[in-house]
Amino acid sequence: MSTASPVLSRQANDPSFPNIWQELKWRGLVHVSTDEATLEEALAGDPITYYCGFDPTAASLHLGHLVQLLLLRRLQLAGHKPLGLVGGSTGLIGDPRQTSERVLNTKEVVSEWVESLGNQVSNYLSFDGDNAARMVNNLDWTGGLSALDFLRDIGKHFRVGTMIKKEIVAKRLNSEEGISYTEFSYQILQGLDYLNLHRDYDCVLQTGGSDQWGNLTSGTELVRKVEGQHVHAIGTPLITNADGTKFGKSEGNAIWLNPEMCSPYTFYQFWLNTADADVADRLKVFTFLTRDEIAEYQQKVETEPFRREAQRRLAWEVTSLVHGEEQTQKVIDASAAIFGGGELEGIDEDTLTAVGTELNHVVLPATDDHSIIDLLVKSELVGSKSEARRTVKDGGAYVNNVKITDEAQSFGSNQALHGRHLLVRRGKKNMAMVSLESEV
Ligand SMILES: N[C@@H](Cc1ccc(O)cc1)C(=O)O
Repeated sequence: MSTASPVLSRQANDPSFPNIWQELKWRGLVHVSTDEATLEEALAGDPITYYCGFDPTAASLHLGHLVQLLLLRRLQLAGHKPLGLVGGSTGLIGDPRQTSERVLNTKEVVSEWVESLGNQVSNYLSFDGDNAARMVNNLDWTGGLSALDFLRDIGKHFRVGTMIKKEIVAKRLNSEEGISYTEFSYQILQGLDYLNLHRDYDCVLQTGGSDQWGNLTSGTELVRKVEGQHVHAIGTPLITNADGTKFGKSEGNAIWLNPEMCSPYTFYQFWLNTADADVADRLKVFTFLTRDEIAEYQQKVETEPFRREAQRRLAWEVTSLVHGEEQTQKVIDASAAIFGGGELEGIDEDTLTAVGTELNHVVLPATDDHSIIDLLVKSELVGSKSEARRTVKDGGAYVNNVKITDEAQSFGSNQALHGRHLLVRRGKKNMAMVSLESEV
């Protein structure tokens, strides 16, 4: 994974807004918050310290987290001081989900993920200057806390009546499965984080998804009770598609930020496929383009939607924020070559595999005697051998973008890209990927 921070090349907030709060509201990033007037005043004034936490529940963060990562950076660009928290302790407990109790991961796995997530979060922040970011791990203040101290010193501040009213807890209590004491306690831990960060860093704002509202207010209430201070929280909206389908998944898979878990090609395609009805909203939330620039793209969606300029800009921006500009350009060049009949030799295997998942993809034994006729038939580009022969004769058969005119020509690993992949094409548009089984 690249160590450069592509996000840091994006400069400053949109100067057309009087302050960052107004910009966040315009971007649609505020679904719910603590008292708006004092929050706006705090954000428009001297630098404040704020935080957002990420739990190690997988080896990588995904698109839902990207909203938070970019929000951290937006507030830092406005001059405020970010704390990126990784949940070394909360990841061991598990934030209750709507559906069911979590299966706990081992401590070893959680600590590995703490490290990988910490690296990912760091990529979105600047560690230089007066408002340099800092990374924290909540295991540092909860790891040594005894059960008795926890119950005596922290538990006393929480009313069970309030705790069971939090939306997700209430839902789970009413479900057949119910909720364990472990997950029920989660909100106390997150509340305790806010209290600690308030004490140690004068942290006065926590951000998170709106599904986190119960946990966010658990912290603001604790700080009010214990320290007598009024601190803030912002809950960002759940991102939804205009047609009601789920955002952030491609064929049922989460779009991960780690390129080993979701190739930059798939990532780029995901954004390119954004519906016209959604594209302006996505530009607001996931890019640093200004209000004027987004208005122009909005206009283009209305007047010349077939050009998909807004989608292409969106895909370029978000992919370069996450994977860097160089990688993004590679992906664009690779698709141009693949779909435009160009040279395929230089394309990396991850990209080819990702392209394969979008095409009809067949796996054949790793022998050297696959005839062009077989390739066309087995990849279902033609319906019969005679149709395959006709295709070759008419000059409509291609392997790796090279026209094949000899119907007796056969293919194997020597002709395959990376020794494994044959891109088979019929005519201009119909493509399939044939991969040879890897030899074991
Ligand atoms: N509960 C948050 C993660 C988190 C953990 C600890 C915190 O202090 C803050 C946030 C989530 O699941 O997304």
